[in-house]
Amino acid sequence: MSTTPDAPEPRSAVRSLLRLWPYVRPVRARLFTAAFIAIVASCIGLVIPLVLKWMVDGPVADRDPAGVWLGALYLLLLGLAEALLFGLRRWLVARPLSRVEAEMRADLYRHLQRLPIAFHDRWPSGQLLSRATTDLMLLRMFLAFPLTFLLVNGVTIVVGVVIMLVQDWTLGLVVLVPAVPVLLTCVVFEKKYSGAARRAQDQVGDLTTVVEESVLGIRIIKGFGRHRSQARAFRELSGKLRGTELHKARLLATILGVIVTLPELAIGAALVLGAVRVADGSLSAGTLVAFLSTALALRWPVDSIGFLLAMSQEAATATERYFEVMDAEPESGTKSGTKSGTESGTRSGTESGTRSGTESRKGGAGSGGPAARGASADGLRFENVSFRYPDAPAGSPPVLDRIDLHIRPGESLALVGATGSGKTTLTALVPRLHEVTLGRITLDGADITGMSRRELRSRVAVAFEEPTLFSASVEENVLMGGGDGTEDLERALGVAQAGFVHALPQGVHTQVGEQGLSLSGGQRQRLALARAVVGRPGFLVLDDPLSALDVHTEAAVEAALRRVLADTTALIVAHRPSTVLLADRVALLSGGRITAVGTHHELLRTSPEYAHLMSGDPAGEQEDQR
Ligand SMILES: Nc1ncnc2c1ncn2[C@@H]1O[C@H](COP(=O)(O)OP(=O)(O)OP(=O)(O)O)[C@@H](O)[C@H]1O
Repeated sequence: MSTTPDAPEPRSAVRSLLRLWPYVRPVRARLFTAAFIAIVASCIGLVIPLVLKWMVDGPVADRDPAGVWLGALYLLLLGLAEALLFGLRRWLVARPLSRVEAEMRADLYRHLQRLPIAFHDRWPSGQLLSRATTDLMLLRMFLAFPLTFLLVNGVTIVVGVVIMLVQDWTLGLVVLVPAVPVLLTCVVFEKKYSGAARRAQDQVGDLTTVVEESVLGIRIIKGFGRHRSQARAFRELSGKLRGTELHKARLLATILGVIVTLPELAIGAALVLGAVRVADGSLSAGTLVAFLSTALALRWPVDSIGFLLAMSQEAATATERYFEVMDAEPESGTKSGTKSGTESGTRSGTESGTRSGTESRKGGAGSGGPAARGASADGLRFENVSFRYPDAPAGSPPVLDRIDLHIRPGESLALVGATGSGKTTLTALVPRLHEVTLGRITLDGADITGMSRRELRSRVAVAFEEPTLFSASVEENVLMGGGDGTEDLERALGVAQAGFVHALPQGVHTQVGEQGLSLSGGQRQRLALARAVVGRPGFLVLDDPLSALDVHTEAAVEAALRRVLADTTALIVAHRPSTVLLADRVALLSGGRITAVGTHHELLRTSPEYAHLMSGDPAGEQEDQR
């Protein structure tokens, strides 16, 4: 079973390949020149039999050594010209085609970055990797070779057949007899091979996914001794791929058998017939030599049709696979209007309390802080927000159901709920990693769907429980969150209690991430937190950011975070009382709804579910609530 989602209806190979035109257009002059040069080179090859005919019927028959030497010189010059022209063709196409491949890869990468999280949730990474590597390599090979040579060989065959018919039309017709069965075989082959090529390329993607998962999950595999089951999964997939490749090889062998055998038989028949006519004196020996040399010169153009068609079919499949990703809708930018079921300005029914208290402790805010926002400050609002994952089964209840929540400017609100209650989903809606299904979210009164992604993401910083670091230096990883220099970097490292980086071999310039120094879970989490706070964001979304820290480090981070949170409107997913205490208020998420809002102590008193969750009593966990 293929794991390629969104596979469209298959289309003809030519229609698929025509989609490459925008990429090929800029290099079309070189490609056409190269094809023209190859046609000239190939036709020069067809002049050689004519020189042979002249030699056999002239200098050889007249026993004229000087004429034979002259003929040999002509042959040498023709051979040299043919070789030089083919070399020139290759030189002409090499550079532009590697540029086409690089541009297609860059476009794919750019597009992948812009595709919504929902797309990445659905597509296995191996399918994307194989499109960016194997498929693009197949396309470059197609543009360099089959595209030109299907044309060159076609022209060469036509010119060669005309030359043979002119030499002797009866022998020419004998050689032409296999044309019809060969053409029919090509049509049948194309149909069958296209299905096999698609299967094989999808299976390469599946195999890439398994290899990638095995490498990323090597600790789990080793820790649980799952080598065998993982190896079995790998063997099964590679066995399937092998089966498909063998099927392709059988199809190719069949077409090659037909394409090679029938013309050879026809040439043999023409040879016998020609020899009889030379003996009769009705045909010159030179004509027979020229005829057979031309027929033999056409062997390669005819024999190559099979694998040129196969490579073209693989390229058509690669094009389809490439555009399946490129056709996926990127994240929408701004929207006019909202999907809201609420009216703008609707206020939450669950919001409670007044602004005093939280606003009183706002100090010198950063660029996006409440002080900078002045009178328009309204904080973060969820208005009647519902959300359902796009791939959720039909009829299943939404993960979030009519959420109304107001986090006032400079306020920090902790979001508490049982495992799977939708906390991460709720936080992901703020930076628009997912789009709300209904309702709207506003920052300082402005609907987030009306902002550009760039603006939204410059105002909202996020840190997730699973801290991802990139293969780059500590400094680069942290400054990815904004900020512009050593001062911001040091401040952020201070807030996140990440002073340990100064003890690394090259300090903040030490490479970390997948290809760098391995850091502990807590160290990674602190760098991710530094990244979230470095740009002094106006809005901060933290998804259980302290879960991997020991109690002492957690207390130190919390003390520093408290200073940051004084300037920031924050939504913090929390599982532990210590994290909850960072916040001014707490909201309880249960059954997809906000069921209670208040201070930690208020909720401890009034909400048994909250009290259970905070007590660490497993009975309080309402796993899989819905
Ligand atoms: N990409 C997805 N597609 C479909 N359903 C999803 C997806 N991600 C999460 N869910 C479902 O949405 C629900 C809420 O998940 P979410 O991760 O938001 O919970 P959570 O409260 O953050 O849990 P935890 O405390 O364990 O991190 C779960 O039932 C989960 O199975």
